[in-house]
Amino acid sequence: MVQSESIFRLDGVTRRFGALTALDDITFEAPQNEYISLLGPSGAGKTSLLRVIAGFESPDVGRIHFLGRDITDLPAHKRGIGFVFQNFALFPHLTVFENIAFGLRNGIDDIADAQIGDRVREMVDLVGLSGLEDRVPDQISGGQKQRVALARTLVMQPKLVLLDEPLGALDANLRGRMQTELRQIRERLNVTFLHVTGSETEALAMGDTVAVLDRGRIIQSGTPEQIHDTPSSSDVALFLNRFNLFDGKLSADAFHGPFGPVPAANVCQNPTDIYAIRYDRTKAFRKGDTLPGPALPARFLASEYLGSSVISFFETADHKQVEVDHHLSFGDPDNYKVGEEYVLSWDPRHAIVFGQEAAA
Ligand SMILES: Nc1ncnc2c1ncn2[C@@H]1O[C@H](COP(=O)(O)OP(=O)(O)OP(=O)(O)O)[C@@H](O)[C@H]1O
Repeated sequence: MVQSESIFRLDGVTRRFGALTALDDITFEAPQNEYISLLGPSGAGKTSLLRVIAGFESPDVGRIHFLGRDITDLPAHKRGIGFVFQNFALFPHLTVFENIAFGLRNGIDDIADAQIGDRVREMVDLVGLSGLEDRVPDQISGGQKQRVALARTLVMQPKLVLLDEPLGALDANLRGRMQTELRQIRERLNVTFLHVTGSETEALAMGDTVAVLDRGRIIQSGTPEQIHDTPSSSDVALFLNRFNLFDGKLSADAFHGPFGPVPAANVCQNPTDIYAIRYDRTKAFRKGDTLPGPALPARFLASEYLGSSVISFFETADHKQVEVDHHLSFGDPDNYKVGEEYVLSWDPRHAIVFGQEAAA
């Protein structure tokens, strides 16, 4: 496969607000024609990063390149980068058609009415808004507003679209549907989408590339599989919300945790010693069962059905909550009794051990 060149590149970008460093020396290159998810907790700097790329903010230090050109000093309206706001920011008094046409009518280029009509109709079709052209935003649903916001950006034919929590205002059902649609629309137009989200599920489901932002730094980027299977630090593992994390001490080739010493197979450099085992690798056994690895006694609290899997919550003697994710494709889940003691165990080869003493 030919390696695609980057659509944008950030070189040492730093943005400060007074004493606060919102973006801290970010160097990142984004591939063309991909769906990129930018995942991070609240306050990580996700919106700041989008605003700097869009040109609504200037970096204090560093340069921004877009399609091979340094755009750091170029005003936002000359960058040719699209932005979809979380609250959609539609003009309430304009129809769906005129909201979508707005950028074409008021842009730098003088575009004939007939051509504007053609381009708007093409977008209306693409995002599935046919028949709603004459309504105003108050007369359409949240999902339809989201489509207008997207169409209004895409009609300008940007090569890069920045989407700030685009599904945040939608209910869970619609969010799932729009995830698929956003991916399909992007593929049809061959543009790059940079989608900001605080949801690890959304980031992993949507991104061809996922970049994880924490305290103003990109701490890992890769395919969803790489991020999911091999988080590079305990912080990434924590954001993914798919790992049981245990404090302890890594020494020689063993991790000493609340389950005693366990051989450490996959070891990663990290500022603190933490043992990570995925929810779906953790199993609950009855006392006396043969275990695949360490033994961690825990009391069953409750289960939650999530469609394709059942998550069971257990509590250890030191009041730590541990999750067990049983995928229903592996058969029916066990019926645990609330308050009863079980033994949690896993194959230690599936664990990731983060430690100060690991080789960098
Ligand atoms: N204009 C501003 N003035 C001062 N501080 C700001 C400004 N904009 C952002 N910040 C601060 O910069 C940090 C990063 O903010 P940002 O909005 O980029 O985070 P975020 O990851 O998008 O968060 P969220 O998911 O909650 O929207 C925060 O601590 C925020 O308070």
